[in-house]
Amino acid sequence: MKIFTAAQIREADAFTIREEPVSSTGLMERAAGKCAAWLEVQFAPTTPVYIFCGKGNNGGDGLVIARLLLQKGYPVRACILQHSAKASADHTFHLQLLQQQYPACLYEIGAQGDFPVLPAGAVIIDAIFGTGLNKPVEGWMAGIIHQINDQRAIHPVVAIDIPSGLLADSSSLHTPVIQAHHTLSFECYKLAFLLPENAGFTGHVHILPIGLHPDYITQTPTRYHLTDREMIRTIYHPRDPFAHKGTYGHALLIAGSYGKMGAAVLSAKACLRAGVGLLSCHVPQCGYDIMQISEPCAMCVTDEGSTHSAHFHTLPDGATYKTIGIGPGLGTQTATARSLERLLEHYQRPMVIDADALNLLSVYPYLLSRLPQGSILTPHPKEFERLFGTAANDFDRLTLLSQQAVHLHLYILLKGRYTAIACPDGSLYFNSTGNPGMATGGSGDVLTGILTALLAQDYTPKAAVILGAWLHGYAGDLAAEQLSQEAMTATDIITHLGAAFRHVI
Ligand SMILES: NC(=O)C1=CN([C@@H]2O[C@H](COP(=O)(O)OP(=O)(O)OC[C@H]3O[C@@H](n4cnc5c(N)ncnc54)[C@H](OP(=O)(O)O)[C@@H]3O)[C@@H](O)[C@H]2O)[C@@H](O)CC1
Ligand SMILES: [K+]
Repeated sequence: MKIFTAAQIREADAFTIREEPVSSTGLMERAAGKCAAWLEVQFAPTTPVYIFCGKGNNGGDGLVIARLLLQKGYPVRACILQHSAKASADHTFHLQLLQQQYPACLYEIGAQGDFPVLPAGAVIIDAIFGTGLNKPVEGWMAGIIHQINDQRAIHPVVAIDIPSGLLADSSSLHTPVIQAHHTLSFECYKLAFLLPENAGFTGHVHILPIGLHPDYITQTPTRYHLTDREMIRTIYHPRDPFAHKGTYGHALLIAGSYGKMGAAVLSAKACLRAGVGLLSCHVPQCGYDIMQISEPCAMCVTDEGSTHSAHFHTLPDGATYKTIGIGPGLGTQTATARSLERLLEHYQRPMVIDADALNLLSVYPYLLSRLPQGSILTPHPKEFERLFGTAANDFDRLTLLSQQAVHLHLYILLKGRYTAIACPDGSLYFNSTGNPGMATGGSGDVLTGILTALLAQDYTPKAAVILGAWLHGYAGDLAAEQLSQEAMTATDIITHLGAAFRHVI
């Protein structure tokens, strides 16, 4: 699914009005109709509905919702916030309709003291500002936003299109924003919804299709995408009926150290469950028995080091190993770093770099530019910060992420609720699967195994990272469904990988 900027959404709006054709007021009627239908399912007709309307088109949506719910018998109060002397044309049109049909429902707010006393059980609809917000909200309008937020413990708050005060494409950090329980957003996600700093504002996001013109949606290029099952299906390729174990590549996993062999085992198991043809694991001597006993499907190569690997540079060459996954439980010894440096002198295929291998790169940053082009880095936010520095807010972090991916010709996957995948071509994909149950030890090791397996099977790095993140998250969702987010472990993600693959097919 494409993620459009506020400016592109305005263009889509204008394009639809011109090409469908539909009148501007008609499109508003359609959008608000979807919201009213959603509200009717959620709330009984006896529910008092307080709709706070700004003077732009978001407020216009609110006025149409008011009329439609009044027609269904809901007790509605439309509170118009007089933040500006002028109103948009569509707002004015729908206000006149409401004035003619239901004049008693209208109520004006021109100061913070005008905030109405809400009856028990009332639902608050936030139609103050939408994608037309052009600066932080200040003064008495900020006061109204705070008053609505003060009510959220007792009254449900539903935001129309976007919580008021939230900018769609840049940071709203430290500014007043509505904290909604639900956001009914038109046609597509806004970038702001996907970033952790805004987690407290949208509540549950419901995307309501309003029939924006399909030609605009398909033809307009965007930098940001949210992965969905349709996209994943176009990436996945089924296996060849004449395949043999050589068809799907021989991968090498360099992982594990004394006390952290579990990370290597989890990675290996995930790699095998994600379809690799052959897997060799390079482990220190202390890990040999552990690996051989835990995973008989993998071959095992031991390092000269007893507790840490430091001699893996001598082994791999591009002819033997299709790809390498390196990092889980590896440790950050200086000798390990030296071995990584020497490995990079001759191994040139895209690799997967995670965990301690990322920590080594942050200590020896000159190695970053020596990584094979197209390699995949999988940092969590702290690892990212150690590698590339801090950012003032999540939008700036996204810019930094993308700049580094382009500059270094790497795929950088930044873990989070919506894992962000930055590509060397400047595009950015947010992963839509996964849940907080996956924020547990070993989850990242599983991802490394999956990505390594997909690279070994000749998926391009871009396809591997998008498909791998999706499968990892989806397997985690299935595990949580069966076991609960609390009880699931990284092992359960591996157990559910098969079902995740079946869901794609
Ligand atoms: N695109 C679609 O598909 C469809 C879109 N639709 C709807 O249209 C919405 C976008 O509407 P919009 O463009 O009229 O902008 P909106 O958010 O109502 O705000 C503009 C008003 O706010 C004011 N204002 C701004 N910032 C301010 C501030 N900080 N503090 C105070 N005032 C501030 C600004 O004042 P001005 O800057 O002009 O003085 C102006 O009065 C969109 O979110 C969706 O709900 C649907 O109806 C149909 C399909
Ligand atoms: K809103």
